[in-house]
Amino acid sequence: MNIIKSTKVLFLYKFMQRYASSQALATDLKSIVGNDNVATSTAVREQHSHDESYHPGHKPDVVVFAQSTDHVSKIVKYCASKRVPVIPFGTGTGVEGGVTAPQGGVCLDLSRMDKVLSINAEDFDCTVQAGVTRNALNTYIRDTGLQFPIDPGANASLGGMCATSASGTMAVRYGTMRENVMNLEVVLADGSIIKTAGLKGRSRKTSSGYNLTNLFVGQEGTLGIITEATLKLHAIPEAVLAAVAPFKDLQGAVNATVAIMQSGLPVARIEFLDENMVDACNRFSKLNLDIAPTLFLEFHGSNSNIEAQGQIAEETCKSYECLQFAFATDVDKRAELWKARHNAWYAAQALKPGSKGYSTDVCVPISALSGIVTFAKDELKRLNLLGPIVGHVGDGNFHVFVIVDPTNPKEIELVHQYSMALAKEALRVSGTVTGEHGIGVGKKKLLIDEFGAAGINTMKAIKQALDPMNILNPGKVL
Ligand SMILES: Cc1cc2c(cc1C)N(C[C@H](O)[C@H](O)[C@H](O)COP(=O)(O)OP(=O)(O)OC[C@H]1O[C@@H](n3cnc4c(N)ncnc43)[C@H](O)[C@@H]1O)c1[nH]c(=O)[nH]c(=O)c1N2
Ligand SMILES: O=C(O)C(=O)Cc1ccccc1
Ligand SMILES: [Mn+2]
Repeated sequence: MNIIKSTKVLFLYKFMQRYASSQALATDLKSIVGNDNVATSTAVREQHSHDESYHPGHKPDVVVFAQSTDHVSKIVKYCASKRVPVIPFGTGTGVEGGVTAPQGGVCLDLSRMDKVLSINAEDFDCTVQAGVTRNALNTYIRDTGLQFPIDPGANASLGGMCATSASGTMAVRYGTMRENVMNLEVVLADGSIIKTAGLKGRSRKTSSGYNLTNLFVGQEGTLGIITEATLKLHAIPEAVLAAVAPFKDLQGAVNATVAIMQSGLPVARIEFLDENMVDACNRFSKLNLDIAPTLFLEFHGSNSNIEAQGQIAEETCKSYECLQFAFATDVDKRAELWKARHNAWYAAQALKPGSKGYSTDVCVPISALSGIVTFAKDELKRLNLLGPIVGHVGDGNFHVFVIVDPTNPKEIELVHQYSMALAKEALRVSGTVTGEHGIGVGKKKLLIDEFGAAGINTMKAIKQALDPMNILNPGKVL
């Protein structure tokens, strides 16, 4: 009885202590960025405690909404002086638990830094603040005839997309964030501000010094806070043609993809959906597709060459026994198709109400794709798991959306084993454990398998040099 009482008292004491220090933290932060930019309510902290994944959330002590690079610099400097963790937050659509605050601290929300700073249409580039979302940028530049084509299904912030090295359905044609970021403004762990490609740099190529830009792309907020990004833009194509091709079997669809890629056809999108995924999309997005392993394709070109591109793809798919090859030229039909594809994650989760999706994200050399997709499917069957498959297969990247009951620890453990086995198979065939989602909290062990001790130690040395007190998104990546 006494033990229970004293445990309760201790808990209450710890709670009061934390509460008091959170209040003091909030007061100090308000004096730096103003009352309106600091939130301590449970609702706001809860909203910032998790991303879109199954990873358990942890609330930060305080949420700060930065309005400027100067705010970010001052906040980080203050947090460094108090050794308080700083966790950057874009739109919270990540899927590897990157925004959780397992050690508490300050969640630095960049969504109010939402200005497009410059558009250089003649140079095909732009500079934006980190909180601008990809849809907002595309709306802003619509009249210039240019687009920013990197499209994770969610309307993510461009800072978050830089931080995770995001890609999506169009990376096969336009590259990932790594190829499309020209320069970054970054606030370091001591509050200092750098430009990763020179103070004004936006040249198409450079041999100048170390490649700091690509050090900060994919660092998931562990090395610095991205406050501005200079990005490449691309011409909106004169002509667009989409197509849907269901196949007799999975191997046919994957082998057709490999053949299309090896032929050098500049396909703009080539997405694979297995029969379970097509079924889920039909239900969720009210489509009426044949339930079969299917490719969604898109071609970008001129009025004079678009049909030829489609025809080559059609012939290739037919030689791999596709059941039909239906073109979609109509703008609305195409939009419906890609909206359904972008909602695949929600469609998969809707198959079992109350379930959560467990994400996998392996990427392999294209020649290894067919083998590993078969492996993924066979293992699902062996373990009796439901896992629709979807993939940016032109890049050798695919996801198994394993559907789990989040309250069933046995099922979670089984899925975890499945995901580990799939990632290890990807490494065996010279691939990577994450093509586009990042390491976050869930794939830290796999990162060691991917890089080995010497590789990880190099990363740790970089982290130590740039963030010696480990205040930037602690517990993530390494
Ligand atoms: C339905 C759906 C569909 C997809 C995806 C999600 C969902 C919900 N994603 C994943 C996600 O959209 C992608 O990881 C985004 O880049 C995350 O951007 P947020 O702004 O939401 O970052 P979010 O706020 O989730 O943060 C992600 C990580 O980056 C850090 N971070 C955020 N902003 C930062 C900044 N300014 N400076 C430093 N660090 C920062 C965070 O600390 C965290 O570690 C995805 N992804 C993909 O690549 N391809 C895809 O196809 C899809 N598809
Ligand atoms: O649909 C996709 O291509 C994604 O990347 C979304 C996603 C979301 C969560 C886990 C795996 C994939
Ligand atoms: Mn994806």
